[in-house]
This record gives sequence, structure tokens and C-alpha cells, in this order.
Amino acid sequence: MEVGFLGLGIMGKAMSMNLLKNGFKVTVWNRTLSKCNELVAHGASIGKTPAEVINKCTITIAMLSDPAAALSVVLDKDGVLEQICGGKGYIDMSTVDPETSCKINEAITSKGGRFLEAPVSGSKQPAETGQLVILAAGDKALYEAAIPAFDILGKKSFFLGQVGNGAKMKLVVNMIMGSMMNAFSEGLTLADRSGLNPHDLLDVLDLGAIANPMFKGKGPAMLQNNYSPAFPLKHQQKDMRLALALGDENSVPMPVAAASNEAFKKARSMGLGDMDFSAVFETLKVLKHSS
Ligand SMILES: NC(=O)C1=CN([C@@H]2O[C@H](COP(=O)(O)OP(=O)(O)OC[C@H]3O[C@@H](n4cnc5c(N)ncnc54)[C@H](OP(=O)(O)O)[C@@H]3O)[C@@H](O)[C@H]2O)C=CC1
Ligand SMILES: O=CC(=O)O
Repeated sequence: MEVGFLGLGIMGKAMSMNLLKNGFKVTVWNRTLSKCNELVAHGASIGKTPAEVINKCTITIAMLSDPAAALSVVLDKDGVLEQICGGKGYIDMSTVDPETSCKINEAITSKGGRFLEAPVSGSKQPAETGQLVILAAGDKALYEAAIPAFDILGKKSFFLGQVGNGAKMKLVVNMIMGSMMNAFSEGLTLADRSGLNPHDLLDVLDLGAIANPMFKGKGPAMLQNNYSPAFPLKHQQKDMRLALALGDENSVPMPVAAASNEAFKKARSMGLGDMDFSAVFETLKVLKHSS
């Protein structure tokens, strides 16, 4: 099977590499074209523009940073829309808001193309090992055509109905995850300041009802001030912001998520946006010497 892949950041690079290693022919494009080189060394072809990739491939996947990037790659000069047409499918796996997804859907389908949103739950390592959870919605026939690729990329795919539902599910999940990361950071800090060994806290948490892979995976690195990015903090803050907007639209009070968003904004203001989202832990350290 031949697919196009637009966006070779942390996730896109791992996902397209996975497809290549599993026998797919892949044509890649990235805004910073030099990032295509590693994929080319593994057998990928390059498209010089998103339009060129769409022209070549029947199905093209995108994995881009945010709503502005997702819209730009479709609508701007040399973008997806210039070549999309009947018989071609476009699958956006970026995390965006439902309104962005709906705009992209309208643009693609107005040219006769098929559109599926398919954001993913799971970070750099699950992307590398094909263990993502895929949250698809939109064109069911395109979903079915993409199953061979989804089976490589993920451990489970959900089809959630109409366009927007995938984005909503992803934002709800990441709203919970971002709030959990803040509660975890506060707990580690409270343990330390009150004279406990935070490593003991990690062991206690891991044996109880709130044990989870995120605490287990990120906790030891956080205690060593290691925030090597798997999920960049700027993207988690984007997801909190978009989830809060979804809460506004649906009159859902979300004080915990709102406080977490403020903590992620604080971390961004400290220059931590490109670090892993667990670097929100650092926002608590600046208070260390105050009375
Ligand atoms: N990392 C993670 O753990 C996860 C991330 N996600 C979501 O996946 C998406 C990608 O994340 P990730 O790979 O971590 O992000 P990165 O920041 O590593 O990569 C972002 C990608 O978007 C491209 N890009 C940014 N702005 C533009 C633009 N205006 N036009 C064209 N391309 C652009 C970048 O190109 P360039 O190289 O030129 O900068 C790069 O390819 C995000 O929506 C994120 O929320 C979802 C699940 C997990
Ligand atoms: O969006 C991030 C993730 O880990 O899922």
C-alpha cells in the first residue's frame, strides 16, 4: 500500500518510519524539508509540497502541530486542496479542535475528496512501537481503507461517527491527562517539602488504585529534572486551551482543567514549551524559597 505523510515531528517521524518498516511505500513532506532525509534513508520518497504528495498518493496522512498548521497545509499555496479530488483520501491525525476538523472536511469534500480525522492517544514511544490508540471519525469508507495502516500504527482503532467526534474525544482525554500531570507534580512537591522521599511516593502510587503508565513512566525522570520531550508542553497547553473552549461551548464547569491550563501557561512563560509536558513540575519549584 502507498501512502503520503505530511509532518515529520516527534510523532510523524515515528509513525511514517513504522509504516516504512512494515512494507508500506511512503512519500513524505515536512515544512523543514531536511527532516525528510532520515526517512529517505529508510526508503521513503519526498514530495516537495503537500500538493505534490496528494497528487502522487491515494491516501495521505497528516500529523501537524496545531489548528493553524493543519489549516495552512490544506488551504495555503501548494497545499492539499490544490490536488485533492475524487478517489483520494486525506486523514488528519493531528490534535485539533472540532471546528478546525469540520473546516478541513468541508474543504476536502467540496473538491470530491474523502476526509477522516484520526487523532491519537499515546506518545513518542507508542508511536515508535505501533501502540497508539486511534480516534477516527468522518468518512467510514476511508476509515475501512486505512485499516491496514492503522493496524501498523496503533493497538486499537475506534470509529466515533461524524467529523468532530474524534477531536472531541482526544481533547477530553488530554484534558484529563494534563490535569493528572498537575496533581502528580503537586503531590511530588508536597511529598518532598513535607520531608518524605518522593521515590517512596512513586512506589506507593504504583501499587494502589491510581497506578498508571504516566506516573510510572514519567515520575523517575521528573525527579531527575529530565524533561526530554516526548509530548511537548506547548502541545499539551494547546490541548487544554481547546478542551476549555469545548467546555465553554457545552457550559461544563472545569475548574481543575482551568487551573492546570494556567500552570502550563506559566511553564510556557518560563521557556519550557519545547520540553516534555511533565516540565510543568518546574513551576512548583520556583516557589521553593518563599515563606
Ligand atoms: N508528541 C506526542 O506525544 C503526541 C502528540 N500529539 C499531537 O500530534 C501532533 C504532532 O505532535 P508532535 O509530533 O509531538 O509535534 P512536533 O512539534 O514534534 O511536530 C510538529 C510538526 O508540525 C509541523 N508544523 C508546525 N507548524 C507548521 C506549519 N505552519 N505548516 C506546516 N507544518 C507545520 C512541524 O514542521 P517543522 O519540522 O518544519 O517545524 C512538524 O512537522 C500535535 O497536534 C500533537 O498535539 C498527539 C499524541 C501524542
Ligand atoms: O497527546 C498526547 C498523548 O500522550 O496522547
